[in-house]
Amino acid sequence: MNTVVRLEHDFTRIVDAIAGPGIGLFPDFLDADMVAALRHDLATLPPWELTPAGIGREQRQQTNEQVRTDKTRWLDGDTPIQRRYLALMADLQQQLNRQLFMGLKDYECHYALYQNGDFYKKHLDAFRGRSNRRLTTVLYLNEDWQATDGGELLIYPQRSKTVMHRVLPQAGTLVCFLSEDFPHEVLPASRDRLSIAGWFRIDDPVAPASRLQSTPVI
Ligand SMILES: O=C(O)CCC(=O)C(=O)O
Ligand SMILES: [Fe+2]
Repeated sequence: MNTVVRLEHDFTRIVDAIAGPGIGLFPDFLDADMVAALRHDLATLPPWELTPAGIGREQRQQTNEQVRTDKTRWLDGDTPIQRRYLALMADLQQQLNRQLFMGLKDYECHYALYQNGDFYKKHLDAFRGRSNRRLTTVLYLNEDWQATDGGELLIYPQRSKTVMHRVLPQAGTLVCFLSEDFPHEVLPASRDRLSIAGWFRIDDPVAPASRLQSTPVI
């Protein structure tokens, strides 16, 4: 008799990072096959489905080319690999809720394409009490990314101009941070830069982040 064993992704390091500094960088979070399938899924989208990204409040989005110039497309689970990625993030959501009581209700994410010279100026993904975005994830899909290609994600502490992390958008790397706490920006690249940016959301946008607890569930 065949027994189907479902290998659980190990989210321990992510849970510990969010409970601790509130941010973590995870090279090789995703295996090469899955990254390649996601990259192919994005690369084969009809070009008109990638549209100039919005800024501002979730509901009243505007485009502003002075702030960001990338193009995006929401993942809606219309291909098997999108469903696999969304299922993985649903597992992560469950772990974060079980262990940190974060009260995350759902996850939304989009493919993003930054072409030669595209950028996203320094910003926060959420403002305290004004957004239900609680936790940001960014997964990179770029093979053989070199430092000379540019396109780094720069992450800053809240009240400082000193760069805290400088992340190359290499295939399989995941970045995860509390959306209200870390200003960040995307520098221009000299080649296409592909990623999936996503946000775990809570129901109640006025719930204080201090509700976060780090008591593990036994
Ligand atoms: O692609 C990245 O490195 C970050 C993207 C980002 O900051 C965003 O979409 O809000
Ligand atoms: Fe962002």
